[in-house]
Amino acid sequence: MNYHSHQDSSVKASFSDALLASLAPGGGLWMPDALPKYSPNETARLGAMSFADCAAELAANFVDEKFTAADLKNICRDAYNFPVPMVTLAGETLDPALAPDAEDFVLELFHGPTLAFKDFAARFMGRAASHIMGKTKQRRTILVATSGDTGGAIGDAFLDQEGIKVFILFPKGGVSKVQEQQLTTMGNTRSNVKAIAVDGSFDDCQQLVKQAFGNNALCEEHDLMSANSINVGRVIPQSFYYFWTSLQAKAAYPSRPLVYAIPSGNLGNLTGGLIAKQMGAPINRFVIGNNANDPFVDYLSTGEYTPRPSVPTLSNAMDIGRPNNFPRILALHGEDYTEVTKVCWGASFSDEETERHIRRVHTETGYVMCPHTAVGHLAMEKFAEDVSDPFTRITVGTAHPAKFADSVERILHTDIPLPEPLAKAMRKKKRMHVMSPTLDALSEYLAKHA
Ligand SMILES: N[C@@H](CCOP(=O)(O)O)C(=O)O
Repeated sequence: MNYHSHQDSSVKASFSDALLASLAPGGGLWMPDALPKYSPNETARLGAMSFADCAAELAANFVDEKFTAADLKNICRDAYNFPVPMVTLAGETLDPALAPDAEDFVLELFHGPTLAFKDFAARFMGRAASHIMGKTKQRRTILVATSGDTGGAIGDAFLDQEGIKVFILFPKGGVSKVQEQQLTTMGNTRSNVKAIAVDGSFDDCQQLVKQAFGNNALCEEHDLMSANSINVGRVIPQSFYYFWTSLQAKAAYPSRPLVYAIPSGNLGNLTGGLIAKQMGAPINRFVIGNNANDPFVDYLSTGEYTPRPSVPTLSNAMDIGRPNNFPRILALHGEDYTEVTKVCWGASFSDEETERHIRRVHTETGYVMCPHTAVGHLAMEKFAEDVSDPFTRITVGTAHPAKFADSVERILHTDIPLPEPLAKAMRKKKRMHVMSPTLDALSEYLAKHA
């Protein structure tokens, strides 16, 4: 598979080069030249595999000759050593024998080490990068902007990796207490992962990373690499779980259409889903949930795309005013608004509505949702209002509620026990550099620490 820049299809790269370069020359996003298309027979074979083995088979379509099938199997089996459950709010698993009428599932993508869906892509990317760099003594400096979850997953995936330094840029005061603790306590004082609290919003962090990539001297001096979803090596693995879980859901409830609801910010997760659908995953529609930062939902209803400064909300990981993957979504649909709306439907929700939903779901079922998952679930409920026939609903559970314990405990008036990885992070001393959102400040810091 080769990749081309979304700005100029004559600018090409292999998977390995696209992953390490992160952005195409001129700042374009790498796009796969063509997507593989699986027939129903082939999808049935993939659906019968474990998630890790299915991911390895899918990955084989996207890489280059540096990877053998055995390499990919090892990478995926090592990366995906945690469950990928789909459960009803009452706790039933996806099993038509046990729950014949169940329609409403949460796909819990938060059972990896940092308790967010980002682990799926970060762990594949970390292992793939290490495989590409091999024993070549290459070095890379990763810059990753985070509104809460990506930074932790990337830090964890690249922790102690030879030749790699990771700088996590997060908005000071703009992530949850638990997320901040997680981001600022990776490894020890000599760790290759460092946290930078930027005096600004997530958009400022993302802008700073892009400015750094636009600066040739800085790129060359530090061998910069991005681990955000602007990197195609982050987006491709985000298609694997849509592909595999849709096959499980369809096998369980074959006669019903299948709809996924995705709480969305930078739109990398949706891009993964759209890629899976174009590869033949049996998904009928995507429902997009936004918080008050809703340029994509606005685009879906008006056809006008207007990025804007982000505002802080309860679902902070989605506080993004200029979603990075918008151009990829357009490119996947021939730059045609009507084609996008055939596949995507969206709605946005205020913090009050999100809080009320978390409370209602908990009172009615006992299920505790993180604020992001709640936005996705609200969007799914709204979408369902106009659908009369039964369909299987899968809301993507993006993060464990304990990552937002401060707000979820306040909303539910109940203790949210911290899973051990978070409890461990809470016991550690935070280390971070506080910085103004300027390229000069970043260059100065990199000069000392990269
Ligand atoms: N929501 C993200 C923001 C960065 O998004 P990415 O998918 O481009 O890495 C976060 O939690 O950090």
